[in-house]
Amino acid sequence: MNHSPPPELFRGGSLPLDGERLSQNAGVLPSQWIRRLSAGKAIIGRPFDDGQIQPASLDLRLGRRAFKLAASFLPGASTVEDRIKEFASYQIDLETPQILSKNGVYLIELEESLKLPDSISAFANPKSSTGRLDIFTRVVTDKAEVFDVVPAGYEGKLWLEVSPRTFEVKVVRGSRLSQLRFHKLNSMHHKTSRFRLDDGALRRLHRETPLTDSEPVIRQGLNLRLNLTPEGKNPVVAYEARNYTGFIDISKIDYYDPIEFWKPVEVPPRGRMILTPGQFYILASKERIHIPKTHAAEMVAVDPVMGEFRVHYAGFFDPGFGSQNGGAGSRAVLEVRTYDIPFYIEDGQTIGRLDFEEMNEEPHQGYGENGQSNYQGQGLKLSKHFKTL
Ligand SMILES: Nc1ccn([C@H]2C[C@H](O)[C@@H](COP(=O)(O)OP(=O)(O)OP(=O)(O)O)O2)c(=O)n1
Repeated sequence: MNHSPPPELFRGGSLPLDGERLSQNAGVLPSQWIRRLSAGKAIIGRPFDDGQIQPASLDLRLGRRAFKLAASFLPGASTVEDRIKEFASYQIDLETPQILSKNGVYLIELEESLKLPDSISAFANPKSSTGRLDIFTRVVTDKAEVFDVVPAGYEGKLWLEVSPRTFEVKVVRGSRLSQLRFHKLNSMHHKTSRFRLDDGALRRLHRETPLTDSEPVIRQGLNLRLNLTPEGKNPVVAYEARNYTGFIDISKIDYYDPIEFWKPVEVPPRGRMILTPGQFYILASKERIHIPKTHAAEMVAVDPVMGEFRVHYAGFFDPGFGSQNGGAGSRAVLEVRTYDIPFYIEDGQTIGRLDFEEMNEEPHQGYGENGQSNYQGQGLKLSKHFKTL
């Protein structure tokens, strides 16, 4: 691995890298800047694979070593490697494909490591396909006190905690389960600042470029409502995961028969259905969403006081998502479960919200512009591993 010093230009954020300037604008870095971070050795590892750089994020690849743990942990004052020596039950070599068992907790080294400039932080989240398979993942850094946040200036390895919750999954070195997005900070920001657009700015953005196909509910972000109304002639409005199935090989796309893994749920009477505690559901938002290329968004759970059912995976929405046919919008997929007690959900009920962030610069290609996206224009859509019904 090459640990050459970071390009000095990043320190004050003003000197040139590869003959260009890192814009003073704070915001999420687009694909072209992720390439430059790699060229400047701020991202270290094997050369990128095809499609690894997305419009505003980098897919992280599993490395060779995986460790089975009895339980999750945060490293606190230690490096992850040191804690593994204490906690790991056994080691697995991902040079050959391996099946991760349901409810097992694994810590896997990632192929990418970082040497971030002081003006750039990063945030991780599971890829959308990972969330749709109910695979719980979180990025862990050395000395971390929280998951998924990489402070500005971080130098070191990245690890991924992985726990498949519904299906066993087959992975191998190079499998991509999570993604990282980079933020350019300015002098006002703390090392781990997040900067979501406030509601006024979001309303202005919607007036300029519609974010939804209907009047948006903007309250601490763009609220998303649940859809239990059929689309066209298809009466299926949700999928409930089956409990006892075969494994999913995550390298297989458009391969598995959905019926073997999911129970389709047809339009319920009076537009309401009951969620069974502990079961995993895929639903869709009522709104069709459009993310302008100037912005990115993240789905977060609505206020915890709303109750105990919630969208389960914080999903990242790329710039350009839903922009097909002049911005017609795509539904968001909602991964939902309830804990402890059965819960009624109703058509139109608020279930999550999208926080918007400005891009530091527009990506050269927005989501789906290379013709390779799996979820552009989607309705209710299982992960890309399943055949479309
Ligand atoms: N709960 C969510 C989270 C995300 N998305 C959408 C918005 C994203 O822009 C798109 C793709 O997200 P990822 O890049 O995380 O997905 P994958 O990498 O799994 O798919 P692809 O291969 O299409 O990039 O999915 C969604 O509909 N519902």
